[in-house]
Amino acid sequence: MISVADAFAITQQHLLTLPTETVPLPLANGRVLRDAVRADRDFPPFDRVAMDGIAIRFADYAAGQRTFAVAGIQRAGQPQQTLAEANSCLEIMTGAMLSIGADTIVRYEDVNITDGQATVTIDDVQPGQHIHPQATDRRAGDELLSLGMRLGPPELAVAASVGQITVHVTALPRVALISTGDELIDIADTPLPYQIRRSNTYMLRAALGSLGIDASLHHIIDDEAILADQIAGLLAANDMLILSGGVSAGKADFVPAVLAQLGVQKHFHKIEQRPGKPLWFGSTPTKTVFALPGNPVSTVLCAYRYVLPYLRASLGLPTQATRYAQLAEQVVFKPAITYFLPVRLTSEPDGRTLAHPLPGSGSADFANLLAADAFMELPADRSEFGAGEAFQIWETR
Ligand SMILES: Nc1nc2c(c(=O)[nH]1)N[C@H]1C(S)=C(S)[C@@H](COP(=O)(O)OP(=O)(O)OC[C@H]3O[C@@H](n4cnc5c(N)ncnc54)[C@H](O)[C@@H]3O)O[C@H]1N2
Ligand code: MOO
Ligand SMILES: [Mg+2]
Repeated sequence: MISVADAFAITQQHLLTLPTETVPLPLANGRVLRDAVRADRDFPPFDRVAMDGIAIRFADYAAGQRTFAVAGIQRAGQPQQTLAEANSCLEIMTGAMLSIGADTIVRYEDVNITDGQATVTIDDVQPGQHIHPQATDRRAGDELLSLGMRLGPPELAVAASVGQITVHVTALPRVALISTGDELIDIADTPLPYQIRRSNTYMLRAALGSLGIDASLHHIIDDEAILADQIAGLLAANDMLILSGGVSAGKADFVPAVLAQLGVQKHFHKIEQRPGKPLWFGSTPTKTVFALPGNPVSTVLCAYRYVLPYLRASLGLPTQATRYAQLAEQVVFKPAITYFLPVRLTSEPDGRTLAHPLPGSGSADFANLLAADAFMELPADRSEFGAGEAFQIWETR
């Protein structure tokens, strides 16, 4: 058996190599950028009026002028106008290009307009007020979005503003999720007394969905020949297989033997951890297989602790910031293995995040996870963990 840290490191040494693809911008949410995006113009591209009102020359105001003849109206989306005469103004709208000759905006709230004359009613007008000067935010040619960034709402807005009709992103892997087990039936069926409905692959599909991956669902019975035949087909058609069940010590646990028979090289089987001890990980030169223990809490833990970080790294995303929380109460766990404790998180007024233990009744108690927000990783070399001590957490929401 190997440690959690070693197992994690081994998975990260066998990342998928995923090609780049071009996708239309509206379909790029959540995808990972493979080409930097630069500003085609300054941000903002012109001296942008920031308030609806009148545009004046500050020198006129400074000289005591308070009433200005309204020479016209300039709305956003109209070409730039010129403030031709001294002591005149233009009505001007938010988003318009500042008129030539004007340098200051006075809001409508601070002006009375009657009979084509605008009278400023305040005494604290500042030179250049309510103007968002050209290039204050970014300059033409600046790198706005960098390689490896995940495209979310703000990134898509920036990409749209520079005319990026399509973007180059990491292609998503083809992933097959495979439940195994004679006791498992389809969710639409009614179980006999010794049967249960399969649930693990639905959890996995949702977890992978958080990375935009649209994984396919499969089920195979506990028959060595049928497993070999169907896994071979799925291996050929996908970049990655995630199996659930059949990896422990039982008479129907054929998965490791079948994967070996199909030429998938094993990198490890079994980790010093609870839950999820029998996790199996292997690869071929171009494909990856995670065979997760069938107990549902083990499946969830292995997904969040190993599979999702593996996929994030394969997609080219930066490593997620490590998150910590403080134990709300003392926990004792004697075995010399890493204990992943389900916890509910609360955010305290003093800024701390507290982790409230939800041990549940073991690795088959998946209903317990309904109340949990994370697993807390309690290190293998200790057996008592005090209230207030901080440990790493792996969030499941
Ligand atoms: N003698 C030993 N027995 C077991 C050991 C061991 O070391 N020695 N390890 C235990 C641990 S730890 C785990 S975890 C489980 C792992 O079992 P398998 O990966 O072989 O999974 P199965 O035997 O197929 O099923 C276990 C359990 O999980 C349920 N299951 C499986 N798939 C699904 C699914 N898709 N949806 C819902 N539930 C599922 C299945 O019905 C079983 O109850 O082995 C221990 N045993
Ligand atoms: O991994 Mo098993 O979940 O320790 O029961
Ligand atoms: Mg088993």
